[in-house]
Amino acid sequence: MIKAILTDIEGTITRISFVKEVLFPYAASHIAEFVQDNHAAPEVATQIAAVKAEINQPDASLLDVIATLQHWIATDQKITPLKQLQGMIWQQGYHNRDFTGHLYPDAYQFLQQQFEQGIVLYVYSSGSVKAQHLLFEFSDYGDIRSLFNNYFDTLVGGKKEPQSYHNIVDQLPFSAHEVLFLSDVIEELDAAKSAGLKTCHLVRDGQATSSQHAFIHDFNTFEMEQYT
Ligand SMILES: CSCCC(=O)C(=O)COP(=O)(O)O
Ligand SMILES: [Mg+2]
Repeated sequence: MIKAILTDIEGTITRISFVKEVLFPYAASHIAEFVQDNHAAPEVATQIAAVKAEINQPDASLLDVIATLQHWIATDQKITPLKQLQGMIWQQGYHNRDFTGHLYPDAYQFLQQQFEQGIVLYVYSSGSVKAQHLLFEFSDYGDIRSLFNNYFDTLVGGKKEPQSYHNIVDQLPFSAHEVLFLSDVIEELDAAKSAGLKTCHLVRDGQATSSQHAFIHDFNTFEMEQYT
């Protein structure tokens, strides 16, 4: 029996274009100024050091680091220091009301219904926990952070690695088979399934289907009985 849902964000409950056409360009246009202005702040300095370690260049200049981050944004790389810095930059955009956190209406309704039925909700996204909090605090539906019990990002590991799902389940009061993972990415679903989680593939906006996982096009046709 499913007792908890672990949901991806982009492509599952949030439109891909919100991330790719609003959030990523915002980070790309602010990252140079943000890193230059804040490089001495401890939380930023930690991420700059992590970028240098990732590219194996301990003596890289600040400009090299910024160029690397710009390249990672342009190529949508889910590398932890980039994701952590993006969260810090988006804070300004949400606070200025430059944008609100997009949620598909069916996803919002679904999350609310599951919460009301006692299903415990968790989030697992490549976006940092800070970025997740911001999206839900400044969502199209207001502050909905209270729907979620906990949030996970790439600090537990990459989303295509089975070990990441073991790491998450180890922190939950549930067994893997009691947790349903929702995602639009087949490799993430494969990884979760091999860690023992139940899976549901969100096939939105004409993306490819998969034979390995139950799939739905939106939450209007979701049936919990399918996963018990
Ligand atoms: C928390 S919103 C930003 C999402 C993001 O940065 C990203 O890379 C999307 O990853 P996801 O795992 O949600 O598909
Ligand atoms: Mg996704």
